[in-house]
Amino acid sequence: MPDFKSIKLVLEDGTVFKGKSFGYHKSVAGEVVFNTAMTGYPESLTDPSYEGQILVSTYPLVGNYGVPNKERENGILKYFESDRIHVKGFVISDYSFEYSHWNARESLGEWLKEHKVPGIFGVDTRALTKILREKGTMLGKIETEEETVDFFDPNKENLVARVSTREKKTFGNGKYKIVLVDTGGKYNIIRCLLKRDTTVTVVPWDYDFNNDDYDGIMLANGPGDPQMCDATINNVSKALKGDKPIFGICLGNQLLGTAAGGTTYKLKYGHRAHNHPVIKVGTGTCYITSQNHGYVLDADSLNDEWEPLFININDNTNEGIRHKSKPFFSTQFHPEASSGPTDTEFLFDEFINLIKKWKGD
Ligand SMILES: NC(=O)CC[C@H](N)C(=O)O
Repeated sequence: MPDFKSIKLVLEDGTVFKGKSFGYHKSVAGEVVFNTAMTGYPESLTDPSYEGQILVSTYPLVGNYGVPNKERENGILKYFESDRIHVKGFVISDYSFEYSHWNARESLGEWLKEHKVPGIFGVDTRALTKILREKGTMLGKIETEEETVDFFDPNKENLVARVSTREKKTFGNGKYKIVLVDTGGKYNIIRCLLKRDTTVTVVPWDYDFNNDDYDGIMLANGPGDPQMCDATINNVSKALKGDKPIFGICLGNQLLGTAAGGTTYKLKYGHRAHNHPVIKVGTGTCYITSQNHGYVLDADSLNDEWEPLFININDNTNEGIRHKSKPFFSTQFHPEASSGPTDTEFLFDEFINLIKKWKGD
């Protein structure tokens, strides 16, 4: 085994985990969050919602299937969720020094180095996760022996402005015109829309789309505290006066709820996994969903024009809302999955059906 440099993870409560460096060897600070999924590191690491966060994988074997090729389809990378790694650092237990997969082009360590993102292995990530579950999400830093850094809270910054597109971009050439408000949206939201006869115009987070020619609004996922997105919230409030269909995902659920007059709060340690069970309100139907969020909408804060659509069975928190008479709905989980179970992808069909109804098709 090659010689790996020493590096450590330090939590704000003083806990230290020593390990070895397998990514870019530098020190970074951020918010430490854990994900309990068994697969999906290429997708998670490039999910813009992780901007500013140090990600911990509870599943112990990581890197064994390498990192996929950088082929593009419809102008976007086919196997990643954005063009770069967004996590501040990656904390794992057992790094696979060898990888094997039909589509692998490089190792996880090589990819992290290319993007200048540190990785630490040799950490008991389950013991670490127990601490985060008991004390709640904490700030932390990955520190080399050569360089010290201060703790840093990414949620005090407007992370959405950092990850959003700077200019309007159009994808596809389908019948239904969708405005996708890019608060840090994952590429699979675009892919899921393009599969359904759409033209997707991706616009910056603070762009006022209300006077544009479109058939439906897609509110994407994104990093940080939803209350930082004042411009998006204002634009969505205006759209709520009209009756064109709106579909929100994750941050999109929180922004739709806030635009409707509701409030959000931070969970103790968030939902980040492939197996969160949610129940559709008013039915006995449960779906297993992919999730990645730290904040949540307080459904009780909404007025009676709105109703909860899904509820998390583990902790009874809100997993989606809908307007009682207009075609507006959203989910806290990720129907586009990537990575994760695709059981709820049908919600994209429901969005298109609302658009067809609105257009009289
Ligand atoms: N994936 C997301 O859209 C996350 C939304 C928000 N940043 C949260 O952590 O709750």
